[in-house]
Amino acid sequence: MLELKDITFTYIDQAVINGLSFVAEQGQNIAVIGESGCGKSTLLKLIYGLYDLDSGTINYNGNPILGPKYNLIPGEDYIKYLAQDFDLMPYITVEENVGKFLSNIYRDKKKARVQELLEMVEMTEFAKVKAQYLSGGQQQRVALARVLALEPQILLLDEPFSQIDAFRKNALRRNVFQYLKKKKITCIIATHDSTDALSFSDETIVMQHGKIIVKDAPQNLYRSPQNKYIASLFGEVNELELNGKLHLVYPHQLKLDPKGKLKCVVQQSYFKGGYYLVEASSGSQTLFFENDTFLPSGASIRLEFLNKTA
Ligand SMILES: Nc1ncnc2c1ncn2[C@@H]1O[C@H](COP(=O)(O)OP(=O)(O)OP(=O)(O)O)[C@@H](O)[C@H]1O
Repeated sequence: MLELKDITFTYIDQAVINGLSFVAEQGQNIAVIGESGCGKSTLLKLIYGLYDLDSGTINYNGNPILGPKYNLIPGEDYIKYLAQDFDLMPYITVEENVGKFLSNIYRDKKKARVQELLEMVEMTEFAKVKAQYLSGGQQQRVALARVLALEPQILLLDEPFSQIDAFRKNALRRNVFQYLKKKKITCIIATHDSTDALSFSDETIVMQHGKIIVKDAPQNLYRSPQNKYIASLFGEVNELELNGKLHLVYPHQLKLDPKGKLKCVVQQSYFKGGYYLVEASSGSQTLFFENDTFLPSGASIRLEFLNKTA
């Protein structure tokens, strides 16, 4: 069990992490989401032991994780951290990078392990290519394979799929998260991509100003967001006053209906593949809703609120 108790950390003068506590059980996948600069990367670095805490404690199975003041070489063997800058060795090949931390004693075993990891990240054909000749997304995939090579007990991922093309991203995510579950590796993933949180996390932490404002199952966070900040991390959201009460309403919860209560004028229709995201104005309010077909700008319409979240 990974346990953070009331941790505080300051880079220069202002606390970036501000009295933060949470527990991750072994094998849990926890997504950390929140606006840019709220402290997600710093949190991962603190868990890895890259900095000394101002106060509070981080323990893994009862043992403290300590910063550079107490640990000459930061980072514990059982934790791997994938930073946003990948940290690959440019002049050695993809397979050498992936196998860098694996022992050379059992060469066949090492070869098989590297092969398995390259298959998982779909980089087998680049095995002999030097890392310096890879694209950003390819480097990211190799870096992912490398942090998995030694089967850490805790994996800290900072935006691990940010440079991967949409074509590969979904398959890669499924491969990686299934692998982590199978091996019971605890994963903390800092992300801006709501799919990482919604589809793959057991629990999602929402951060703001260096604090956790909520930690819950992603289904609960999405269906009953406490405020607009939380809801908007999952995409577009409308604030709608109905019967004197303010509701947070996702675009798919508003439907075109000639008898609907909300009178609107269409501003823009954005093609989204399977549907259009339509921007409309209702008095001084801007609303977004989903519609199967294109609606021309200036069209007068009516919308009805569907009280369902899924
Ligand atoms: N090395 C540093 N020295 C001083 N301040 C820093 C340093 N690294 C980060 N900060 C500041 O700490 C705050 C939190 O940064 P952090 O990178 O943890 O945020 P984040 O939530 O991961 O952001 P993003 O989503 O943009 O990656 C920011 O205000 C940032 O400017």
